Formats: sequence, C-alpha cells, structure tokens
Amino acid sequence: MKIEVINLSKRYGKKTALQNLNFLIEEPKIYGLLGKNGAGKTTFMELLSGLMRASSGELLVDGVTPFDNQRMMENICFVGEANNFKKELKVKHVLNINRLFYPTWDHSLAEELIANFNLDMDTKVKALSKGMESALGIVVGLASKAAITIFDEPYIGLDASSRSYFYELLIEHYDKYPRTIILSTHLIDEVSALFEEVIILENGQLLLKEEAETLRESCFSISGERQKINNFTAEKKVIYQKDFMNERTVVLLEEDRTTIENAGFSIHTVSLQDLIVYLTDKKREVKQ
Ligand SMILES: Nc1ncnc2c1ncn2[C@@H]1O[C@H](COP(=O)(O)OP(=O)(O)OP(=O)(O)O)[C@@H](O)[C@H]1O
Repeated sequence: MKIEVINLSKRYGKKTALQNLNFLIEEPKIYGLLGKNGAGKTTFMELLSGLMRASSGELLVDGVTPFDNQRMMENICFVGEANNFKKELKVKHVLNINRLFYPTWDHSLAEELIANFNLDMDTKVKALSKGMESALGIVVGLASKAAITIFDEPYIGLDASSRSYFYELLIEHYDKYPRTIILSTHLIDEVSALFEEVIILENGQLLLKEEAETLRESCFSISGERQKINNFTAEKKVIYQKDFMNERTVVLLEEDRTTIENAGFSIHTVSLQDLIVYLTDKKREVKQ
C-alpha cells in the first residue's frame, strides 16, 4: 500500500510533535523508524494507524486518510510498546477479537506462535508478565498479516532469546508474505540487519530516509594526519570529528570507499546505531 506523507504536522496543545513531514513509502519492505526519545516516532505511527487526526497536512494510505476509517484500519495493525489489550481479556479473547477485525488474520499461525512463546490461552492479560504481554502483541502483529504492520518498540520485558526469536519470525513471515513492516526501536544494533530502509526523525522532522544498504556502503570513519584529513574532507559531508594528538578521525556520509582507500587513509565502517548517534547527538556536533 502506498503511504503519502504531505506537510504532515501534529501538535499536542503547544507542543509540536511532528512538523511538516514529507515523504513517500511505496514498496513493501521492512522499514526502521528511528530517532531519539521524543523525536515523534510514536506520533507518526499512531497517525498512520488511524488512531488520531493530524493537526495539518495529510497522511494518505492508498489515497485515503486512515483516521476513523474502519475499512482502511483493517489493513493496518499497530502494536505499541505496552497496554495494547484490555486487562480483563484472556489471551484467546484477544486473538478472537483480532480475528474478527482483520480480514487477513491467520488463526493457525496465531495458535502456533502462542504455543511457541509459551503463552496460555486462558490467562488474562492482567496476569501476563511484561514480556508475555509483549509476546502477545508480536503474535497479533504477525498473525494479522495486515498490509501495513507497525511495531513500536514491541519488546518490553522480552528476554534476549525471545527478542531474537521475534526477529527470526519477522524475517520468515516477511519473506512468505511481503508487506510493509515499520519497526521502531532503540535497540538498533540488534535489529539493523533486518532493515531494508531507514527513516530517521529528529524533533518532529525528517532527518534522513535512505536504503539501509546505501547507508552501510556510504558511511565510513577515516583517520589520518589532521591537515591531510582536512584537505581530503573539505568538500565532503562530515558528521563527526574527533582529534587525538595530531591525528583526526572523521565520519563521512555519502562517500565512496575506493576514493578513501586510494587516498591512503585507514577506514572503518560505521554501524547504523553509531551513525544515528552521530547524526542526532548535538553534543557531538562537528567543529570545523
Ligand atoms: N499525548 C501527548 N500530549 C502532549 N505531548 C505529547 C503527547 N504525546 C507525545 N507528546 C510529545 O510529542 C513529542 C513526540 O513524542 P513521541 O512519543 O511521538 O516521540 P517518540 O519518538 O516516539 O519517543 P520515544 O522514543 O521516547 O518513544 C514529545 O515531545 C512528547 O513529549
């Protein structure tokens, strides 16, 4: 499904959470929605899920605003970080409610995943541990098979092996049933290999939207004698810089590995997590 974000803004009273966002999501892919605390990720996901109305601008899914539009919301499954389900419901009730809501719901998959996560169908949501409740959210998100499936930090309380099982499931089910998956997370190193495209928000604005592969192949840390580095990087996009004695290390974006190698500098790739820290942490602002 095509998602068009046009001059999208969202304000809560005086607080502007999203400001004039513009971008397009066209292909079914796994998207990483990233950014620091308060960047506007949850706000964007809730607008996309039709849970609230934009203050101005538009968010269209196949040309239609999802807000309060049940036919559109049947294609969008939002799994938030907590409190996704009413506390008095039993696990089996949660599944049945979602089964009725999503036309694409796969009940045998839901039952299989419930068993794999060791959840009991007759337990009430209020009696689940935090990790178990997260697992239930993950089951609902995957079994919905919704064309747009959104996970907003869905792993609170999940131990490392359950998180790793979630990532495996995500890949496996995305391969079998390609759809648009939007995953917001602060555990970037853990999941970055899953992302095909990355959307980074900062202070409610779009900082970067790029294919993960392109980022991996165009962001490098290079070190060398300070003046040589300065000469080499004069016209380049430097996003971080650190000096030690007469040596300077810089992180470059939109760069070509061969050009750096030919210039004779030592070169290291930069993880997505570090890239985001360099891009969004003003304390590390580059001083030229
Ligand atoms: N209901 C609300 N009322 C007032 N302000 C809000 C509300 N929800 C969010 N905000 C504010 O809007 C901004 C964006 O919040 P949002 O939850 O979308 O960010 P986020 O990127 O998801 O953050 P985090 O990574 O911490 O979950 C923040 O400054 C937040 O304080």
